[in-house]
Amino acid sequence: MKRKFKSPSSKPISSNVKPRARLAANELKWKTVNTPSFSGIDGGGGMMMLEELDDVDIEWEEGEGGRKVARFVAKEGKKIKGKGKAKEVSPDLSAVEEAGDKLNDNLNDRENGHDEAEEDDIADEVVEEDAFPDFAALEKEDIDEEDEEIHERGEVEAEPPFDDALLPEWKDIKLHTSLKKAFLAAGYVKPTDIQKRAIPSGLDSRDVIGVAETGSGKTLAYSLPILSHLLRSPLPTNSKKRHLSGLVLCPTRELALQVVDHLNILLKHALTASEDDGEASEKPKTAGPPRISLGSVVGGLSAHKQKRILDRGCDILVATPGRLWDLIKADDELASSIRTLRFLVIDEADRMIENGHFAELENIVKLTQRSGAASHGPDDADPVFAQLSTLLEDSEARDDMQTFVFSATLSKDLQQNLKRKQYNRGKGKGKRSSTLEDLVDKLDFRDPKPEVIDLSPEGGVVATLRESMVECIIADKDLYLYYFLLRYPGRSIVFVGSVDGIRRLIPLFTLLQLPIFPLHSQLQQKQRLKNLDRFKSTKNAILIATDVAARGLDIPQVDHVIHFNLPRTADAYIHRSGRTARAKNEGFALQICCPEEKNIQKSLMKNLGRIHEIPELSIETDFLPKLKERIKLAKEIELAEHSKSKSLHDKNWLIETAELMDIDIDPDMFSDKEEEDKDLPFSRKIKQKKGMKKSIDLKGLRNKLKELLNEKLIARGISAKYPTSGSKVIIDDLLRQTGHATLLGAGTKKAYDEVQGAKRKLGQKRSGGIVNKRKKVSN
Ligand SMILES: Nc1ncnc2c1ncn2[C@@H]1O[C@H](COP(=O)(O)OP(=O)(O)OP(=O)(O)O)[C@@H](O)[C@H]1O
Repeated sequence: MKRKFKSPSSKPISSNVKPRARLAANELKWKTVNTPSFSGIDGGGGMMMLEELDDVDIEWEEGEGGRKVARFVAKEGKKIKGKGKAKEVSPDLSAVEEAGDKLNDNLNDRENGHDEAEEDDIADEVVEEDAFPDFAALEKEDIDEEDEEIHERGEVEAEPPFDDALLPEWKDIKLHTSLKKAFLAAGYVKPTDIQKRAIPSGLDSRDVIGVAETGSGKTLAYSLPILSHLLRSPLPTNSKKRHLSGLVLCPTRELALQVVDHLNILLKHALTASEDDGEASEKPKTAGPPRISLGSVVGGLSAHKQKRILDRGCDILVATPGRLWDLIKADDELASSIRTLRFLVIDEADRMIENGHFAELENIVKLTQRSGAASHGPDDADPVFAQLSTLLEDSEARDDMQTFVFSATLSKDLQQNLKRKQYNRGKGKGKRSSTLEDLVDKLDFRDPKPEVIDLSPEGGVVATLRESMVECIIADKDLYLYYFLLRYPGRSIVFVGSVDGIRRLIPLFTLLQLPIFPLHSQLQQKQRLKNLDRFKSTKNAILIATDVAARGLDIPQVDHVIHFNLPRTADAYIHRSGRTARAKNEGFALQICCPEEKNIQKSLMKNLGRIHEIPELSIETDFLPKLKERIKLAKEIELAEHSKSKSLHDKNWLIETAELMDIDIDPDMFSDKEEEDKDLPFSRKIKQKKGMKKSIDLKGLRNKLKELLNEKLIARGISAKYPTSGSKVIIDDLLRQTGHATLLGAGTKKAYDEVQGAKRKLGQKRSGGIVNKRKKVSN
């Protein structure tokens, strides 16, 4: 729970102003703020709701040592409603004082122009220290009198009426009607194929293993039966902590936070009273504790906050295995609630259960296993579970737990590492068990025959995806990537094989003035989320990522996925490519393939069961020399900047070391004026001069690049000066603004439309007509 102060007044109390009566934070009437969802950083940090205050001011008082201390006071002429009357509070206000301090710092920071991220951090910390009542501790008085009736706790709420004629395609799926109302609002007019098959089984208490193409709505396929079950369960009581009903395990932090966001949005629609219900629209049906509460537990964000959410209790927890297991080890109560789950979901299951991929997942899953089951359950002799032995004696896993296992890929063949020689030599063939066998081995399905729904598409990728490739030598990959990004503006995700690769490309493309954002595991989590948000909100943005972004991320309107380095497994290719062409939309995937990757590409296509070769993208080669010039210059600048910052770093290191060792350094060593050494031989003097010139030229290089970037890029046969002449007349395009925005004379077809129908059987010889990109582009 996060509290938001409404228009805080930061004016200090002057000595001649009579202090107003102070109010205790816990006594105030906090109001829930309705927000569409909690996305990004705060949502991930574990914020469950926002609250605000009316008619309350903050006054600042000087505390000990000149510290500013915040006090809540009633606004002039206002009486504070609610259980708390205006009163003098006890001197022990440390939590509020701390919050006040930080709020004060926050205001100062804003004035000093600190950036958004810092404000986020500070806002988080204000919450961190405040002692808020938890849901369990809410008392009757906290609920509006008029809402009291619908908040009768412990009772099953009647389902609101719903006219099935509005959503005939959902008619046969017996979900709670509030959810159907939400589908109307979200525009989900019909269930997707996987939803049509999986939801009824889920509602029917079955275990489900679901495989369906990327972007086909698997999140709702596994979530809706859980939400429906919870909505049909008795309303949460005020007196007891919520019992954890569902656990969703995801492989990446971003995916876990996205699932929480997705469900929160749906619940907001589901639990908002509509005009038909005879209540004002947009008003949540219930005040007080949320009808269903979701929590997230992921690495890289405050474990302390996540622990507080768990202590408060939630209905569904979405987590990454590493952080969850860390918390379980230190919290018997949490371990016990995992042991008695009603629903366990494993999203992206093939990657999650892969041997050695998530050791923590196995431990978590073990807690949900029944002792008598084939898979046995946790053994208190096992050192991993030894410390939980009392818990293991006292509690037994439920017999009615349902397990849902979902992914877009569920085949061992697709996971085969195409680079490892052992597979190429055929070693281990036939010995590997199937993913399904692994699942049955590791999970204690209560259902003797879990429902297996396999809707994976032919060739692995969705029908609305078009694929293409560019073949070039490794040194020209940057050039073709640059060409593609300029030629086909749109939102693009570029997948790179290593973090080092991303670190190399980011400065290059930043110098080339493209809106590019990195995403990889070595970035701080808050930075990862921030970059993702920027990518989502920037036009024609580029996300350059490792496979941490390959699975599950549902970013609207991603036009292109570019495999800058080919992935090592076919499943990675499917998941990466699946970030575009989602929910039946069009999408385009490009492979930039060098000769060294050709074998991998062949195996990749073979493992995907392809019979046709991927068509080559035709390149308008006229533009390449100019683009190459820009790249060359940008690389030079990058190199010069790198060596400059390295020498600065070395100097700093030398100063710090000298200080530590109490040694004096000759100041000439740090002189920027690289004076000519009179004793040097002539040839060395020339070299030294060249070096000096290089460092002075950095500014010149930057200016030169600026000039190049401002220069128009013009196709051959076009005259920018005389647009009505030349072999290609562009005057009409210029007048109607129909031409390409940056490449004068280039076509304006989308990448998706470029590769229509260009199919050739795998293994067939290439005939003329297509530019041979393998040829090195001349300098
Ligand atoms: N019935 C529906 N009608 C229309 N859109 C839907 C429906 N169900 C889900 N969606 C939308 O489809 C998009 C993809 O859904 P989701 O992320 O669940 O796909 P997925 O199958 O889990 O993909 P991936 O395999 O990549 O993880 C989401 O934006 C979601 O809002």
